[in-house]
Amino acid sequence: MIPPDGQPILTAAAMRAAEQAHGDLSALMDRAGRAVAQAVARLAGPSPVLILCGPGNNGGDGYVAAAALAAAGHAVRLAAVAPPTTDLARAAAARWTGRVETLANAQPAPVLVDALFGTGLSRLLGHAITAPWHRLAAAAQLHVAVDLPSGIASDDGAVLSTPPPAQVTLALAALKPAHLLQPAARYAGTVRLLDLGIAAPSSCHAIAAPTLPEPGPDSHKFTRGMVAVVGGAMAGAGELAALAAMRAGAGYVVHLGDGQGPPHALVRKPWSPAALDDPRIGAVVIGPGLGRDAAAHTRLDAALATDRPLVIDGDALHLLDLDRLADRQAAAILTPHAGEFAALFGKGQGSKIDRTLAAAARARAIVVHKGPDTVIAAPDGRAVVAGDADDWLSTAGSGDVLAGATGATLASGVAALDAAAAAVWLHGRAARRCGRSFIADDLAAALSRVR
Ligand SMILES: NC(=O)C1=CN([C@@H]2O[C@H](COP(=O)(O)OP(=O)(O)OC[C@H]3O[C@@H](n4cnc5c(N)ncnc54)[C@H](O)[C@@H]3O)[C@@H](O)[C@H]2O)[C@@H](O)CC1
Ligand SMILES: Nc1ncnc2c1ncn2[C@@H]1O[C@H](COP(=O)(O)OP(=O)(O)O)[C@@H](O)[C@H]1O
Ligand SMILES: [K+]
Repeated sequence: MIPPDGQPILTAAAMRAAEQAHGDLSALMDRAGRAVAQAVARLAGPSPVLILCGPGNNGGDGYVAAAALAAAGHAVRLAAVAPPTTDLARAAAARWTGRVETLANAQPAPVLVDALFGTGLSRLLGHAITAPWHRLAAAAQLHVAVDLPSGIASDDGAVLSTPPPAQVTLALAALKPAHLLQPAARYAGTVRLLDLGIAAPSSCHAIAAPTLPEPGPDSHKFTRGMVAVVGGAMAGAGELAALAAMRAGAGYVVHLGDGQGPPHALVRKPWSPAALDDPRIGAVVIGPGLGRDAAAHTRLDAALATDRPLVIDGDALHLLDLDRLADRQAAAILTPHAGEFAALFGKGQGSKIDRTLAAAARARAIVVHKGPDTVIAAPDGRAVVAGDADDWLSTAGSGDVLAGATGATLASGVAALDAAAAAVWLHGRAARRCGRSFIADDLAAALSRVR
């Protein structure tokens, strides 16, 4: 059971192609079912197990798992919604020599395994399936989903039929977008990958702990990375970003705008376009608290005119002309939440991953599409997905903190996509350290401990 960090994410079609390329599908189902049985046995201990099987290959995995558990002496029962409809699933079902119960009449067990539908779900589940399944799940102590919680769309994370939440989802061979994207991901519980020994190539991966430069004996404040935060109408937001940049590891942070008070380590200068010409600046952060008036326009113009790497957030995203980015050589990272994303790029098509990739290609910049799931995409087609966010991050200023942290990672000299992903990771971890009902100031402070 492998944690999802850094693992490839495949659409249903890409997963099928990977299976076909592997060749022996029946051996693959055998490996999948046995791996599920092993994982369930570890999770269940001696508790009796009830496996629910669907008509396709997800159900096939369920039959193999049931047979393997029974062979190992584990108390296991099986209920099916319909007879198997694929050759693979029929062969798998033939290996289960026990009774096949109907879903409607099945009695609960402490451990319930959902092998109803996986990547092949194509429509709503009928009441004849959902009603008994919810009844059995409510009576179970542990609910484990095979590959995906049934009822959700693998590629975009849409919920077609609301499943009873699983505590654990065992992803087969690779992660699927729905393991990380909302609204589906909330039904998956803890996601663990089962390695089936097949190559699962993808340009899209789950987020992982970053490797960031550490200071050494030759370091000084400017080698650590210098960040300039452009202030604006709401000084507090810019200051929060500046604080986050310091806490995320920048060696020198300057806030260009009004404002005073602690922290004393923050260098404060009045706004002037010339201040951005300092060649030591590794990243300019613009947007938090910028405002949307003429002065804000002027400041964004000046930032876009520099040759410095940029983090563009908040109000600056509302003022931004995307075509201005095309002429720039230095990296740019855009950090829109859902509303800012829609205003900049429109509704778009496909999953949040597809839409963010299209936006990155359009902007020729890294796009960090924030929310309870965050997709980070590059114009070259690579993407990183952070699921499992702490919902307490839904607090004013948490986006300002992310923008500042992104400034620090970008100024540290790592490549822009890695810098963006590193900041999202630090931000997410910092939130976990803060407990409940934290405020953005706490979040910024916690970045030091995570870093
Ligand atoms: N990824 C891998 O490497 C492997 C995948 N396998 C399994 O294969 C699964 C995919 O199998 P399938 O493509 O057969 O798809 P599923 O088993 O997910 O479901 C497809 C079947 O369900 C029916 N169906 C779809 N939606 C329905 C609905 N709303 N109500 C009633 N019936 C519905 C379809 O007509 C079809 O018969 C994966 O999720 C995984 O569990 C494993 O067997 C082998 C290894
Ligand atoms: N459940 C959630 N709802 C809203 N934001 C969330 C949630 N979980 C995590 N987040 C994160 O919180 C941050 C909110 O950013 P943003 O909306 O820009 O806030 P602000 O503008 O107040 O600074 C983003 O990094 C987002 O990914
Ligand atoms: K399932």
